[in-house]
Amino acid sequence: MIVERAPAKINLALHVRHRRPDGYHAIETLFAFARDGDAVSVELAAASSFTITGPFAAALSTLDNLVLAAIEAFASAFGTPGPLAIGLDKNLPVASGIGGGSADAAAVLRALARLTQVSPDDPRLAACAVELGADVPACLLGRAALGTGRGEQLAPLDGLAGTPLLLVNPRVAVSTAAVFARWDGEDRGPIAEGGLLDRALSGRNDLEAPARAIAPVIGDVLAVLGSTGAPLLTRMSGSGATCFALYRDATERAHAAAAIRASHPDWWCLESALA
Ligand SMILES: C[C@](O)(CO)[C@H](O)COP(=O)(O)OP(=O)(O)OC[C@H]1O[C@@H](n2ccc(N)nc2=O)[C@H](O)[C@@H]1O
Ligand SMILES: Nc1ncnc2c1ncn2[C@@H]1O[C@H](COP(=O)(O)OP(=O)(O)OP(=O)(O)O)[C@@H](O)[C@H]1O
Repeated sequence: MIVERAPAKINLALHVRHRRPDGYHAIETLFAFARDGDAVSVELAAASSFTITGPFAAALSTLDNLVLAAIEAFASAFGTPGPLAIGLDKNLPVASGIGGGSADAAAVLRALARLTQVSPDDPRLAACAVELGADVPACLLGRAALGTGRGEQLAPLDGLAGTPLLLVNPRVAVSTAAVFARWDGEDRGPIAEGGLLDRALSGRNDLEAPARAIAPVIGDVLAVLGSTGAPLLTRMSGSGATCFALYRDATERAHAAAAIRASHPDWWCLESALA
């Protein structure tokens, strides 16, 4: 059996530049990844099956799922590997700005490439990722990168691996398309040059205001994260509603997590680190 991790994607900064003729938005974003996330398993079997386990399994369909779309995309590009038993361990909240579905799709592409001895650098694999969604190429790369275009043009970046990270979601699903549709159309400028933390600190998430208009509780999450301990950076990721904080050390992260779990026991809270 082949197991591939599907780490949560974080947008350390997300600048929306303009709406393109194809309806997508040109973005500039600092992608980073957590050490934790979902996991996908794949093996050849007598008959096809797809099983979802984990804390967020109930939020997903086994019939309409990015995992199945990724298998289809792979089969169109490389031929069908045969009947597959697929497992998805769903640990990340769904429709939450941390790319769970995109991470799962990318993990499937990586797993099928290993199963069929396709090179992970095969350009047809990257083409499958582009077809599956704007975040899937970044998730296929799986390391910090500057993303441009609609997020698929990637330039790897170093600088923050190991930084303690806290992810907090108020358990409100937010539609990415609905948030982009509410963006005010104003280009507030590019991401600055420099080291990764400085670039992130001087950056923004331009989807925060439209996401907060849809889910005002995001403002509460940001306020609580910003006022608990002394984070290096607090921000919303992607189209929300998950927000994150970066810390100097694991003790500060643990204190913040304990305080937030006590004050908001209904929120999802994951202690992790940047990959
Ligand atoms: C917000 C981000 O998560 C930042 O990393 C991504 O830009 C969104 O990536 P994603 O969830 O993989 O997005 P997709 O599934 O490709 O697109 C969902 C919808 O979001 C909008 N969308 C997405 C990406 C983008 N650059 N411009 C857009 O306008 C489109 O309406 C699209 O129909
Ligand atoms: N395996 C999957 N995991 C999560 N969502 C999935 C999956 N398959 C299909 N979906 C659907 O895709 C939509 C987006 O889910 P996802 O969790 O990837 O969003 P997101 O975290 O907001 O992503 P992004 O940060 O890329 O905007 C959801 O509405 C969900 O129903």
